[in-house]
Amino acid sequence: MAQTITAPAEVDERQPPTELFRHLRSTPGGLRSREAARRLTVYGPNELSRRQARIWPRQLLAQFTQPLAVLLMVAAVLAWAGHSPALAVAVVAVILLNAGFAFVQERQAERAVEALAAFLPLSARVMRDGELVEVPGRDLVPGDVIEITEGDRICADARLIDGSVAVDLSTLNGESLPAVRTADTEHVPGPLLEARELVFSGTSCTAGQARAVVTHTGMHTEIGRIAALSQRGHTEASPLERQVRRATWIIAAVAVTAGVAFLPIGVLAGLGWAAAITFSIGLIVANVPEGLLPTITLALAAGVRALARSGAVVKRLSAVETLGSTTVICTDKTGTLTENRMHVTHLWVAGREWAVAVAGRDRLCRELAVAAATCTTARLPGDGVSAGGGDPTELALLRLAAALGVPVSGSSRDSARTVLYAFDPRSKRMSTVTGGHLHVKGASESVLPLCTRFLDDSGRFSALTDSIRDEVAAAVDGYARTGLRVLAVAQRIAEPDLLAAGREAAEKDLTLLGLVAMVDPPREAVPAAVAAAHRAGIRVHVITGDYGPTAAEIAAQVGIGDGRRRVVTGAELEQMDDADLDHLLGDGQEIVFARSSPEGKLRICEALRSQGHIVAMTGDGVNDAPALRHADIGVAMGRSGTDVAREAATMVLTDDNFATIVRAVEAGRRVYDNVRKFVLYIFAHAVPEVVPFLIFALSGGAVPLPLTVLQILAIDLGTETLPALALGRERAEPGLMSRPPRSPKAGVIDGRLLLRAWGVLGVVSAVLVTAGFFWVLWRAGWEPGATLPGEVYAQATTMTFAGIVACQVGTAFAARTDHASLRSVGVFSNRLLLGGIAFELVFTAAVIYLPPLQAVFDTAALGGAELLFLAPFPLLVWGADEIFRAWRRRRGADATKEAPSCESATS
Ligand SMILES: Nc1ncnc2c1ncn2[C@@H]1O[C@H](COP(=O)(O)OP(=O)(O)OP(=O)(O)O)[C@@H](O)[C@H]1O
Repeated sequence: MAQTITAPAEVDERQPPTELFRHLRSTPGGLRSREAARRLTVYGPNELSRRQARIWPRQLLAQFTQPLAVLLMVAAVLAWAGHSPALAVAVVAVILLNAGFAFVQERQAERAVEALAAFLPLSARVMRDGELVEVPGRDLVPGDVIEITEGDRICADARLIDGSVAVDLSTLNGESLPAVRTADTEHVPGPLLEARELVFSGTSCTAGQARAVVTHTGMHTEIGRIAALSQRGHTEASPLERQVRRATWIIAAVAVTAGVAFLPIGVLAGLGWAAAITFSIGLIVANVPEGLLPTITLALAAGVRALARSGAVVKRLSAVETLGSTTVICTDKTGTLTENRMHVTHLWVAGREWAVAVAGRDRLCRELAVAAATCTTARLPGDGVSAGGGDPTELALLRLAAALGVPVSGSSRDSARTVLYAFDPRSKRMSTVTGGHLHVKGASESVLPLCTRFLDDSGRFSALTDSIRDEVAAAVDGYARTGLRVLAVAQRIAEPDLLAAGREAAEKDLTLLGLVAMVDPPREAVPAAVAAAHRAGIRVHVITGDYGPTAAEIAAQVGIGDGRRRVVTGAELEQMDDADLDHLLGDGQEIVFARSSPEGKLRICEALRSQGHIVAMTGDGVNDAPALRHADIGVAMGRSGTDVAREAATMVLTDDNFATIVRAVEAGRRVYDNVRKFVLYIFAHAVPEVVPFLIFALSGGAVPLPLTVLQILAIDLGTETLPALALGRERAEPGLMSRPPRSPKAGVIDGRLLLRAWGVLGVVSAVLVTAGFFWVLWRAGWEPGATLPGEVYAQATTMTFAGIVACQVGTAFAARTDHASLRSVGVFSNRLLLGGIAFELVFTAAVIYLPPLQAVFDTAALGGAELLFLAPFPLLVWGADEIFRAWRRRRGADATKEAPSCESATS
């Protein structure tokens, strides 16, 4: 009966909980699933709708108002006015095709970024049928009772019904300091956003735990009203795109200048004004690289999609290229280098060590296990939450208790608990009060100083003397040196007045119950990934909350630190001033920062960036958000991380695996390389297109124009496009990850690229093309200045046209590799390119041999001799480029030999 439920927009969220529940027809135990499903159909999914459909016509229209499109329109009008209707039509075709092409590419790029949202679904813990279950955020309905804990992104507007949380409201009010929201608050009139009992969709919980009843979902939420998220998916231009845009403008300016300069030269050389205008327009249209920018955007989008498939979701296109120039990876340990699947191997109680398999026999071990498992919030699978969930350290403790025959059930633990002091990443401990006892568990350096007594082997509480303290510390170090993670567990009687004095007062005078040592093995793929990062000239620092010796052992096991164990603790880092830190990070060593704090993480990140490094930094907690935002690439964990970290990060690893970061760096390098490949390809043909005009102009008209305007357009529009696109999909070159990182300051279009495009590929092509043209003239007995029969002229220009196409085929193969030889990547390994070239050849054959097209393009059929003349062109172009690159590689190798310091810097 949908009509009986108050429409969400009408609910007054500020009424007391009992009335709110009545209005929403819900209870503190939540909704039944069937009712929730019914409400979902009534209210619709809890998401913000975007008015996409209306956007695309505007996007398409925008393609025609781009400055380059306007330039081409002016050219079309001039051509029409200059009585060259064929050219005008061709230019309009260029404009239409380009706009359509750019539009499709932009949409695809946008869709790639939007599709990423599907990889990062928000979920919520909600009471359904009396059980706490995890559901996708879009399935929340008004009346649902949700649980909110530290690190959660809140996905509906709700009123707290118990507990209290700190929330970051910056998405709604721009205020960066978290605000406290609590269930038991009297109604105080004031602005909605400041109501102390309400939480809002789009904000995030930075501390605490609470339950709340959902009042509004989807577009009825505050954020839905503000529609702040409608701007999501907005992508800013990447540095690469900015560079290419700049280059496009420079080239367009050169093309226009060349076109305009041709006008008087053409007239002086004997062309009529109309013909001269036609040619200068042709020159401009041919050389304005209007398709370059959308093609690059598409290459980045393809990179984003490939990354998502391999487990790394990036949120901005520009991240792909930044990844490629990463020089330092700062990784945490637990869950990134290791599997985050912990299990307890040893217990230490009253000076005795127990293997878990036999510890169940001992009463003190059982007590230790129960205390540790009581001080948790996680749940094992099947314990109220079907899939289980929570911190893997805590799951290990719950499994330990079960293994020792003293299982702790999540629901009775939670209902008996009166106080929860959540795990604090600074103090590195957590406490709970249950049944009059305060249980504390955490890092041994954090818990031990709070202990005054310990549980001795007779089960009595004895004074914790210095010698016992030393014994405990030695046990901790012993475990840590083998890579085990150690927790100390302690307890005390929790008197009510003590609790009233707050956490600090409560957590003292503790009795140490013992130590729990757990193993968390390194992930299998990590050592190889670390080695790959090293080969790629990337340094890896570990920044972990864990204990130094444990972290150092794990780092050594995966190959970080090159056999040396350089450990800097959080306390040592705090003592260092900025100069010391710069010195430490500047000497090329890999370092394990142990017991690090979120502030420490941020400081390390800043120091590295100020040294010019491009830093990829991992993090998973709420407190990691500033460091993640500050790093060049903030990397959050998709599985174990908090929503807040995922929100702050640029890249989210869906598999939480360090190896994925290195794969992402590789993908970034590959995309950047491929962009250079098609820029090289597109630039190279400018020389053989322009040189024939120069010959005509410089000869004062004695040599006829070797290429017609429509033939140029046929090259730029018909033959060039598909191979260029295929180059954007080229596989990684061998050695891609053996090169040092590229300097972030290096431009994508640099002198080396221009030398290769224009100086080698372009010049060789121009020489061959011109030779073909003169060869046809020479065979027809032509002499400079003589008038040519139309047929011979048509065949000569066709030869130039076909020559440029043949050289383009060679250029496409040459452009496939930059550092390696073509043989090493496999001559025929890029199927798309082969397809593109096949299309290019069929199109060219049609233009040359089909009479209707001959009429349009002024071409004439080429005979066997001409084709034979053209046949070696691709090989000559490609061969010249291979020789040039081999020479450069040799020179590069000699240079490296002369400068051994460069070698060691990258090794
Ligand atoms: N749930 C917990 N309760 C109590 N103490 C914990 C808990 N989880 C971790 N600790 C203690 O705090 C220390 C730091 O934990 P933290 O989660 O900050 O880092 P980590 O998970 O070990 O490492 P990383 O930063 O590499 O992910 C641990 O070494 C452990 O001693």
